[in-house]
Amino acid sequence: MIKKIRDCLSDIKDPDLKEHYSQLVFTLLEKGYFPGLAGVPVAKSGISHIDGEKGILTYRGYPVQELAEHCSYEDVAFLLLNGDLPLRNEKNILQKQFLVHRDVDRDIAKAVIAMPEELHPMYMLSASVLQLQANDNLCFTVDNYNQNLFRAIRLVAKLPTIIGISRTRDAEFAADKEFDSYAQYCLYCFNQDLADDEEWVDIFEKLLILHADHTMNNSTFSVRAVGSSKASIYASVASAINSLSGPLHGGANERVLKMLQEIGSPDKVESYIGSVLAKGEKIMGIGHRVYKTYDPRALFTKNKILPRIFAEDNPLDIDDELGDLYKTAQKMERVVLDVLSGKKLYPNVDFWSGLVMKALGIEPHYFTTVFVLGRIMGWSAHWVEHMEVKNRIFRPNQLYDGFNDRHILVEPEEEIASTD
Ligand SMILES: CC(=O)SCCNC(=O)CCNC(=O)[C@H](O)C(C)(C)COP(=O)(O)OP(=O)(O)OC[C@H]1O[C@@H](n2cnc3c(N)ncnc32)[C@H](O)[C@@H]1OP(=O)(O)O
Ligand SMILES: O=C([O-])CC(=O)C(=O)O
Repeated sequence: MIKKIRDCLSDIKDPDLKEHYSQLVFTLLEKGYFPGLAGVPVAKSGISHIDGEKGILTYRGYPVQELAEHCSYEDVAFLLLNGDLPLRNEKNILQKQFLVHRDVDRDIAKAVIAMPEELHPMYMLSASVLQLQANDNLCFTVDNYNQNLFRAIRLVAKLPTIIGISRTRDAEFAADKEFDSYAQYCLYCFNQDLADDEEWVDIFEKLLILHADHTMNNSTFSVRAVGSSKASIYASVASAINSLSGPLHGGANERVLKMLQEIGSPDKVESYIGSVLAKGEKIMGIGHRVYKTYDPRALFTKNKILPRIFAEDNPLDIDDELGDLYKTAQKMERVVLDVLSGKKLYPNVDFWSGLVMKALGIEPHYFTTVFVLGRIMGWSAHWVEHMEVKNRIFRPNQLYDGFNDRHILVEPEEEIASTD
């Protein structure tokens, strides 16, 4: 067997792949399992690709920066779902579909309003996505590609509405309003004042595109794992939203802003980082399972989006508090690069995005729902793709380290009777 493994490894020509599989074999032999499934391929997919050493992310072969620079949300959604960028009329149709299908049923709107205001928006959202199933009584019929695509489009369309209703506590918050694009509608759901300003809509749209897909991350894995049981798109996406809420995943964006506020000013950054590291804790917005260099989305946000917001001569209205948070983040980035880049720890997508969302007037506890509006493109594409593959239910194994056989001690009946 060992010889067979050695032969298989020596047959691999690509040196990176060879190193990767050798590492997997080593981990399995050393530990007996794969902690965090690190590096373990669980599916084949043509949707996105990452080169973590070089800091490259592509959607269907296109670099994410080019898509963010030149494309609309509709272009990228079409690309992820269908495999190619749309022709003009295909894009127009998708844009219309997103806007036409945005309304949610009155009962669902009522249910959203009835949820406690203290409920975190991510859990409000996952609970509401499950309710969308009520309008799709064929949801367990998942083998029709066109029907699945249509389901995905309807779901993408309705997410911002749920968020808008939850924020405003008003089912009619966008009634009779016309929108030019999905991104504009989404921004309206968070901030009605900025949604008429093309500059802010463009910034918001770029943020959504940067978040659209990211290979087999924790939430996309959830979509695939739940979907592999042939559960509905609603069940799969609800589980992905729950996964994304975690502080080690998308929930980090909300916490980065809190962290910057807690630090208070650039001169306190070093002592903050020192004390977090001394306690063995993680710095939010830093580190990544796959990137061993600067995350390209974080770089794009830092170099292409934030300067538009914070430029000295910019026409955008930014308050002093936000300007100070930006300076603290800039200092933090410098210190992190100094202290942690040796360990290949760099800012990830969540490090800078909160500053953009704050500038967009979005409340921090809603930050991760913005991430959802981007990532829903990828989740839906993965769900649709998964329904097309020769599926095997996800069912990994475990290393059992519990008790050996134990048995219930049953006392003989006479003894029980005599003690009564
Ligand atoms: C959208 C996204 O999901 S992007 C990620 C968002 N999450 C965050 O920003 C939270 C902070 N970061 C983290 O918790 C991690 O870096 C993760 C979850 C992103 C990746 O985790 P893993 O790949 O499992 O890395 P792991 O936790 O094993 O860390 C490897 C080493 O780097 C250190 N490390 C990793 N992230 C950080 C961090 N943010 N701050 C300080 N040290 C860190 C670990 O302590 C560990 O050090 P050690 O080898 O000396 O023990
Ligand atoms: O890929 C990951 O592990 C986390 C993620 O979703 C992202 O960075 O966008």
